Amino acid sequence: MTEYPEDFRCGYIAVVGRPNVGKSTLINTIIGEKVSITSKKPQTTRNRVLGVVTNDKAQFIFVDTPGFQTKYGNALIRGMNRSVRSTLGETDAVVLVIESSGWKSADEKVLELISPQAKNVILAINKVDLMKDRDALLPLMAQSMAKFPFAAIVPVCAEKGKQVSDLMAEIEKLLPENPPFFDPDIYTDKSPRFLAAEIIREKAFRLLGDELPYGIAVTIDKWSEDDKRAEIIATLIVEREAHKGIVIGAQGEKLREISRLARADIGEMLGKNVYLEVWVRVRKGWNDDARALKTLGYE
Ligand SMILES: Nc1nc2c(ncn2[C@@H]2O[C@H](COP(=O)(O)OP(=O)(O)OP(=O)(O)O)[C@@H](O)[C@H]2O)c(=O)[nH]1
Repeated sequence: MTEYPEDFRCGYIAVVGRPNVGKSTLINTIIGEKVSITSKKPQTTRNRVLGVVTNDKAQFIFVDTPGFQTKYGNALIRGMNRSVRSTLGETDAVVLVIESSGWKSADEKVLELISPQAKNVILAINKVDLMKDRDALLPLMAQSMAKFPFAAIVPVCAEKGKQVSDLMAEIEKLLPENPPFFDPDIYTDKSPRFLAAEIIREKAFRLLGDELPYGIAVTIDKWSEDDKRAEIIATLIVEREAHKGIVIGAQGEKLREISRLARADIGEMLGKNVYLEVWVRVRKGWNDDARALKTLGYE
């Protein structure tokens, strides 16, 4: 990987909003078709990486928040909304999208899913091209600010990509200082291997995020599959000896849980049974070592 500056930022971003406000359009405009990852049943996996954008100063990792549903009020959906709430709690920035025509009750419901204390929520007012009266924008922004202490409010036109760079600049401010978690050369790869590595990394991050401040890398060391079954051996690579114990957990409990969750998601993605073995290895300073990053390739 190319050099990155000391104050490089990297973090996770969720784009949320009621149906039809233009979330997919916005995400596609930002990340481009080439990196959007699709899976057979996306709604069953939380926090899947949709795409990664890297510039000179930051890496933006957009994650999915499936189950962000306000249409139906049944118990299942309520349960999913709870999980969405925890997903949002784990992201560094949340972009709430509404339409320029103003707040609807469904938008309010989405806002209710966000913690009122959150300081990392940006409001994107989309479809400004449809506004007949641009002067209505200021009152709408003031009204929005009265509803929630948004970190920023950015009017955009997702379809034409207008002011999307302003939105990115606001998101960037919310991302923590981190080295890039993804090699920009690798994330465009949509191979099952890459996705499997990402699933494992995501599970580790989910279970250990608070304890491990820096990224964890994953290598796929063995991959063999036939029609019915895949056999995968993977390694979680941590930076310090002390981190190894954290990842493994008491009696191996954390690592087992990471493997169990990852195996289920990989199985679902591939549509076959998966045998998954996950090992942990210490690789000092892997974040700084260009050569190491190359061999962490997911090809
Ligand atoms: N005029 C205009 N239309 C837009 C803009 N952005 C999105 N749209 C349109 O709005 C509609 C909904 O866009 P989507 O991106 O599918 O919305 P979504 O929020 O992902 O919808 P769900 O998948 O149902 O949650 C589509 O017809 C888009 O073409 C915009 O900036 N201006």
